[in-house]
Amino acid sequence: MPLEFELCPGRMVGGSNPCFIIAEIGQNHQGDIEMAKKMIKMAKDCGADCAKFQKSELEHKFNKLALERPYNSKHSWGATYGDHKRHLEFSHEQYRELQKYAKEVGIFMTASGMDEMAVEFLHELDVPFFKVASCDANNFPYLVATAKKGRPMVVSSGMQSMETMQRVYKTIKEHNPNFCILQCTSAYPLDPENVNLRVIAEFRKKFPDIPLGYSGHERGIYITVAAVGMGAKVVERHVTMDKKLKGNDHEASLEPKELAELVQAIRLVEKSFGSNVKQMMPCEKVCHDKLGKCVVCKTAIPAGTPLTMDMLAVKVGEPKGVPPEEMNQLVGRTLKEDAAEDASLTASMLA
Ligand SMILES: CC(=O)N[C@H](C=O)[C@@H](O)[C@H](O)[C@H](O)COP(=O)(O)O
Ligand SMILES: C=C(OP(=O)(O)O)C(=O)O
Repeated sequence: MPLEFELCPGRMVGGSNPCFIIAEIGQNHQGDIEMAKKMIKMAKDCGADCAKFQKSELEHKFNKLALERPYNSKHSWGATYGDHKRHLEFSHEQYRELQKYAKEVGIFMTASGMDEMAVEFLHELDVPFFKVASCDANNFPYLVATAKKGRPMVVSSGMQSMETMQRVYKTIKEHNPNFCILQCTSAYPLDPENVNLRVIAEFRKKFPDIPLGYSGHERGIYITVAAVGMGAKVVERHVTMDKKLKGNDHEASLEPKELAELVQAIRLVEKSFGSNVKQMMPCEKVCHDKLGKCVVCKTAIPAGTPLTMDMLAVKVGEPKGVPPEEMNQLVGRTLKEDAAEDASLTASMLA
């Protein structure tokens, strides 16, 4: 089973493909479509691969009492959680407008379907892939219905156990080979000690044939760059125009400058992954010529004397002599000519 697949038209993920960077606009648009468009453009300008939203059909995501519960947080946009969420939710028509705009700008756009009805809508909208938010990772009827639609999936793992994620992997696999799983801890903002990047390595053992990734809610960019170092092939970060804005996610989000820096840092780190062949690189010649060590004569050695280890030393020598790693093989050999103390011992001096 390949470790890579086409997540968006023409864009492979996994293997040695560049990490796919999702700018999660989420609900940081404040319910304002013009702000949402600005954020799509910003994601593109910063070099992200994809702009993402969260689509809910609120009566399907929440039960009545959950919608009616008071939401007194400083981040609230309404008296009840339902009013708050309604303020932040874009209509189908608005999604079409955003999709059209993202196409014009030239960036992939998708959303997390936060309930099965939302997934139905996103399927109709023809998004390139489905994002499964952490809160639906253990929603098995949803996972089966979503996987069966046949679009690639990016599945987050916040609030879940390894056992649940193993079941997620098995369940999706039965219906859809093209998915990846992201390590995620669902706290906003997330403290470094709760990130657990080592889970990526555990996922690698348990899920050897799918790309893995990271969905981060920490402050700053370093941890996400480290996740790429640990093998994340898809990363997702919330983005904002201003971290001080009202809303639960802004503080854990990246402002444009940081997003651009994250993209740059990831691309730089990816370049540095290079080759797994350990050898002296052509670019190291200058250093080697100047500081590479070689075998020199510790004492004066008359021609014909069998060499012993205590006649030899290792120094930066001029000219460059026999490499130190071949020193053992010199024992017992003789020289064609007399060698002075401290002279480099070159191959051409050997009898
Ligand atoms: C788990 C999950 O869905 N998390 C999402 C993605 O990370 C968040 O964006 C939430 O929608 C957000 O934090 C909710 O904030 P409030 O409750 O103020 O609308
Ligand atoms: C909640 C979401 O993502 P995550 O669980 O990866 O933070 C989401 O995609 O809406």
